Amino acid sequence: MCRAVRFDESLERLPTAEELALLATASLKDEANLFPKPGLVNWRSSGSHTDMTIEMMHASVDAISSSFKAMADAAKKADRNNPESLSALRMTVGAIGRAAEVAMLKATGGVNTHRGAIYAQGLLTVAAGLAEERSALAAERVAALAGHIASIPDPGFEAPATSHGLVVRKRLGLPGAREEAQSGFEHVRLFALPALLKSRKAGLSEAASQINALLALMATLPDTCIAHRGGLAGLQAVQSGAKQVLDLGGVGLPEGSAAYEALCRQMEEQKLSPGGSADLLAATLFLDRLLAFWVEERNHSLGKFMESLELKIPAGQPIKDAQVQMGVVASGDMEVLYDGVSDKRDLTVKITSSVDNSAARWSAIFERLSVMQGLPAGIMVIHDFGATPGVARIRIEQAIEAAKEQEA
Ligand SMILES: CC(C)(COP(=O)(O)OP(=O)(O)OC[C@H]1O[C@@H](n2cnc3c(N)ncnc32)[C@H](O)[C@@H]1O)[C@@H](O)C(=O)NCCC(=O)NCCS
Ligand SMILES: Nc1ncnc2c1ncn2[C@@H]1O[C@H](COP(=O)(O)OP(=O)(O)OP(=O)(O)O)[C@@H](O)[C@H]1O
Repeated sequence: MCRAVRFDESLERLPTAEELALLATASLKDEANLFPKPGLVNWRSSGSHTDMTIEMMHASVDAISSSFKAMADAAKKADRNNPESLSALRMTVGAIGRAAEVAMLKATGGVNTHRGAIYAQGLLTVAAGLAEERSALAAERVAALAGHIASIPDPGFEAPATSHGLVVRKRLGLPGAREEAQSGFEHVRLFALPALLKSRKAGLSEAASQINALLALMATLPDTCIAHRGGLAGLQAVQSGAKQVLDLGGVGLPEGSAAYEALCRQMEEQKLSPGGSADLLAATLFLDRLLAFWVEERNHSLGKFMESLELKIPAGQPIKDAQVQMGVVASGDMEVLYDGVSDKRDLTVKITSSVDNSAARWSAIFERLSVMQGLPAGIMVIHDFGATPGVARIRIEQAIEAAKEQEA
């Protein structure tokens, strides 16, 4: 993927508070949607969670998005070179973070869908609101600044009587979300972001690149969500399982992919879920999007204002048990994911596009495909980065063909 760094920083503007909140919420939704994921909620299954669904994850993100905007607004009014201003900011965002937790619990009927994510993403949003750098090094600096803010005492914080993280710390002496934040998100900087960028550079799909970044976190992070359910033995098994997949070349290679599928199955059987790693994957995607904001070419081609659309099209039988991915996330191209899971007779198409006002264009493409060859029921997810209608049609047809081959 092309990453040209613009050197005349004065020409570039900084993201607004609204844009930062959009980047934060888009990163959380991307993390939730990513599949297959071990034990985590995704758009195909609820993994090892009996009390969460993908719809609940999305509702939760929508409920907390205004909190990210409020945090970024507060950061933009603060002076990063003035310790008193930073202490006041720490108190303000602590209060906003706690209010976000209340909003999350209200939206989910009491389920903790994003506690760790509110904390990590909140701190990073605040740091990005304070940051003035626009260069390729900015992600590092934003993470370090977030670590600094996390280390400032918050007098408004009342420690809960207990939490999963506190139980794990007491029983096993492991660090958790706070220590990770205070380190300047070192697992994100040292492992996840490099894994994401390296996978993309090797030509892997966006989904595969994100999975490799998740694995880089799972292999190294003391994830208190895993340790709470599985103890030290569970955590060690997950870490070595993730490391094994990476040693086999990650999900970009057949052996790595097979080992990943086995790890996903094993974690679901053991009811383990890497919630902390998932939060940090979203944090990684947020920093990556910030990088993209500052990089002119990607800024133009991928766009900050990705349009989201959903179409429902009458369809035939689903292509049972098929699960395919076609195309690449690159300028002029698009990625299509098809999943044959459905008990209905329609195809749900979820499109994220860098092209504005594209609803009519997509409706026309799908109408034509429906008339010409019929469409299978199921779910189709499209990440479009300016593909022409011709390329779009080919990718969709390829995905359907590949799904039929899987079924056969
Ligand atoms: C620090 C938080 C996450 C509480 O942590 P604690 O470990 O006590 O609680 P709990 O187990 O409920 O949640 C921790 C969550 O962090 C994530 N996590 C787990 N392990 C890790 C890890 N090693 N690194 C990063 N995140 C992790 C998981 O999603 C987990 O669910 C947070 O709720 C908090 O203190 N909020 C106060 C409000 C605040 O200050 N906000 C400011 C910025 S928004
Ligand atoms: N896709 C995801 N699926 C599940 N959890 C996620 C996902 N993304 C992030 N998380 C994080 O995982 C955390 C789940 O935390 P929690 O410690 O309550 O785990 P739990 O194992 O579901 O709890 P319980 O054992 O009570 O069901 C959330 O705070 C959230 O930030």
